[in-house]
Amino acid sequence: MSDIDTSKIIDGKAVAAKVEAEASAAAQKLKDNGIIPKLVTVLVGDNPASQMYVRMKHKACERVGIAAEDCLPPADISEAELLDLIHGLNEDDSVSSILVQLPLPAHINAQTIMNAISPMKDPDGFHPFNMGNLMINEEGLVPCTPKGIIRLMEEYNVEIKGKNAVVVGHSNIVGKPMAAMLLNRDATVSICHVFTKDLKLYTKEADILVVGTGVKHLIKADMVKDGAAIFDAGITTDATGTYGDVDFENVIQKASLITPVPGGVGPMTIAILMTHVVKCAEMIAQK
Ligand SMILES: NC(=O)C1=CN([C@@H]2O[C@H](COP(=O)(O)OP(=O)(O)OC[C@H]3O[C@@H](n4cnc5c(N)ncnc54)[C@H](OP(=O)(O)O)[C@@H]3O)[C@@H](O)[C@H]2O)C=CC1
Ligand SMILES: Nc1nc(=O)c2c([nH]1)NC[C@@H]1CN(c3ccc(C(=O)N[C@@H](CCC(=O)O)C(=O)O)cc3)C=[N+]21
Repeated sequence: MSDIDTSKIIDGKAVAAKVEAEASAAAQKLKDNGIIPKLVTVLVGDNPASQMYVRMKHKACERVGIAAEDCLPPADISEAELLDLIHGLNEDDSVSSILVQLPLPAHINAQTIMNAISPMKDPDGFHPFNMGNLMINEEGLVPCTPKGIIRLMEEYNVEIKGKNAVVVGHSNIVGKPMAAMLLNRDATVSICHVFTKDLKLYTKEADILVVGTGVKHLIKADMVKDGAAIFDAGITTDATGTYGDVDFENVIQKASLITPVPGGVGPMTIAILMTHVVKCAEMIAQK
């Protein structure tokens, strides 16, 4: 580890703390006007990883000064019952934001559930209305992980306009909205995925490389361009530790900037979520 240039490592925790402080100030303004921002998390079943993530979100609410409530339906709740629960939360004026933790059990169609959340109470930005606005460069409530990555780029003065940006992974929550945000900022964007024939051909050309696949150490040093800025959303936890999609120790030698895992993109996702809960409460207040 001694030959690692730590000045290249993006401090996601520090930027997340700054974003949370901004959310906290905005939440305080609302509270001064008698409006209490409140996030309701819906966690179906008892998946331990999901429980951990939801706990992290509740702790962030506490730090920021946002009310948080847990809704814990059992794993065998039917899709219709879950829809009823969401409709109830949509109607409840004390609830500013609804977050249904993913993944959902196989018998429930996740997109059907996302579509049921009021777009004004959608801090994840997964509703088609919010996704559609992102596509036409009207970024309102947008997915938190890619927005957090954009904020990191801003904080570390990574120029986007005119750059070659490569996004690996095209999920609705990471890769696809990431590509749209980079395109909105005038990068030349390539999107790679499991059927990309020669991944290295693309990643080698990337001035900005964003990876979100869940494949441990998919990106090796010989796949990246000298001086690239690299953002790793992937998280794999196994018996030996927590890893990103990027072979960090080797890739950092070539990168100009790189996010670590943990401590990079992850904390930003939660910090941006906090700003979105406040934004939802502001929108409801203006209604
Ligand atoms: N840091 C954070 O805040 C967050 C982290 N995550 C993490 O990010 C990772 C991705 O999550 P998510 O987007 O939900 O996952 P999905 O499984 O929905 O998507 C993974 C994407 O990666 C692509 N992919 C898989 N294997 C390869 C490969 N060998 N080469 C190229 N592309 C590949 C898939 O392509 P295809 O669809 O064609 O198979 C798919 O587009 C996970 O590790 C997850 O834990 C997720 C959300 C937030
Ligand atoms: N409706 C919904 N919205 C989500 O935003 C959502 C979801 N479902 N399902 C699961 C994924 C995953 N996700 C993460 C959030 C924070 C960290 C995070 O803070 N990670 C820390 C700790 C990592 C660790 O130690 O395991 C870090 O990277 O430093 C990671 C992953 C949000 N997701």
